[in-house]
Amino acid sequence: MKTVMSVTTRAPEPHSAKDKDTFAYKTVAHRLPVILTKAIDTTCRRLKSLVESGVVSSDHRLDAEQEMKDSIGRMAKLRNELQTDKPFVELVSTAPDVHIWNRCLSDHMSEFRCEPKWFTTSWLYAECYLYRRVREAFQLTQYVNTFDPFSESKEEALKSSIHAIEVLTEFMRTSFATKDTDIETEFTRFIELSLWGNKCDLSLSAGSQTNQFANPTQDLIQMRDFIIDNHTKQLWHFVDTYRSSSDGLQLSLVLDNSGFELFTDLCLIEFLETSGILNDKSVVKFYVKSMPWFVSDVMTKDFHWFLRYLCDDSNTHSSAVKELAHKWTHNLKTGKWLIIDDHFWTLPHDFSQMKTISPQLYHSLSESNLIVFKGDLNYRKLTADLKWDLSVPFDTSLRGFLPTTLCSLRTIKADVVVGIQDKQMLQKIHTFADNWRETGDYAVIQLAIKQ
Ligand SMILES: O=P(O)(O)OC[C@H]1O[C@](O)(CO)[C@@H](O)[C@@H]1O
Ligand SMILES: [Mn+2]
Repeated sequence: MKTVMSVTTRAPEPHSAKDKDTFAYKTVAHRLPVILTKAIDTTCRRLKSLVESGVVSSDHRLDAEQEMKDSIGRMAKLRNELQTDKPFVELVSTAPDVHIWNRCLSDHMSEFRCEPKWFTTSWLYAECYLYRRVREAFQLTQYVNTFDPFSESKEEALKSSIHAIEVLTEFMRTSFATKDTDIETEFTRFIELSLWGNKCDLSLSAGSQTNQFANPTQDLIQMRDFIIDNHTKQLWHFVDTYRSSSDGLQLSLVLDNSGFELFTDLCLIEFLETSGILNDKSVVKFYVKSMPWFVSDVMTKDFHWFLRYLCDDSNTHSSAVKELAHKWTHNLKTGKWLIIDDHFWTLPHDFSQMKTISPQLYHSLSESNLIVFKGDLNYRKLTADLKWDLSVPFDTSLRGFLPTTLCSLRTIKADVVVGIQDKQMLQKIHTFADNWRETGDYAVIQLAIKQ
């Protein structure tokens, strides 16, 4: 009789700023203080125009100005805590997620017998905690409670990408009208557009604006070699079955960044509708953040602002862009598209903990046939941001999280990468520049199928 040995594989440690040669360290030591300083500067600048920009009525001008100053003080204190590696402290507002955050703190104390600190705890926890504390800086106020210190940069990013948006609109119009390529090739293009749209987040550039496509068809072909694990073919086979089904695909899109990336995501949806993969019975659920997050992540109000801006007749962009934006606004009005926010996305937990922490969200996701996770942070949360070997299968790194079939479209902007099983690719990676995981130049399209 054969004895089967069960090999218990222990999950690796999380990435952390304690490793000085990692992007985690660079981020905590250098990038996060810059992001905080920019948030403080923006808040200082906006302080005097709160009434003019409609944030508060003139009756409350003085109180609101004082509250903005208090919030600036809280962010400056946070920056000092970060730079001097102080222990994390409890959140103090009465928001519904606070007890979960404070439980993380006490769980950490029980497990490690010390408070978490910026340079020794996991990078994922530290970075999420920073954005949660920025939110708290405003949450403790009465008149400027909803102030988003990143909204200006999100809006500027969209305005500065209008030319690229025009180019993509034209690209989409011609590809739908001419049908010069087969449908799988078209699908691949729109998946890749949405993928590379993720290269343009503002947290990577600490809030500076980034470049977009000039010639989509050519650019996409050139960039294909930079996708180091690519499951687009399998993804196509999966979605293609819905073209002939009367039910239509039920799709969840876990969004990442506002602005240009959101535009590329909506172009992908537009393609899925035009090709019949999404039909009249399909509902697309867009999951967004419920607070300002990682500088450029989309919130419900950003999504609406984005559509209002693109619809606005007083802006000079083309009528084709405006028509698209009107159509998309209509999709939201009719309920064909739903925007859903949930505080789980702005907790420090990885996704394997979703079923326990936010069972309703897990259930909502499991009602879809496919979940598309956009971007780097979602990838870090799928894989728990652990120090996995490059060759560990994507499915293994999910550690049981599979509400339904899911895929990740991610440009690589952080240390964790899994699923590289091709030996040649592993060799090739050794020839990449040392900082290849930090630039967003490389990407993965990875799929996990629920049987
Ligand atoms: O918008 P994305 O793709 O999630 O990128 C955010 C990523 O950028 C970073 O700030 C690094 O550049 C990471 O901390 C984070 O994972
Ligand atoms: Mn983001």
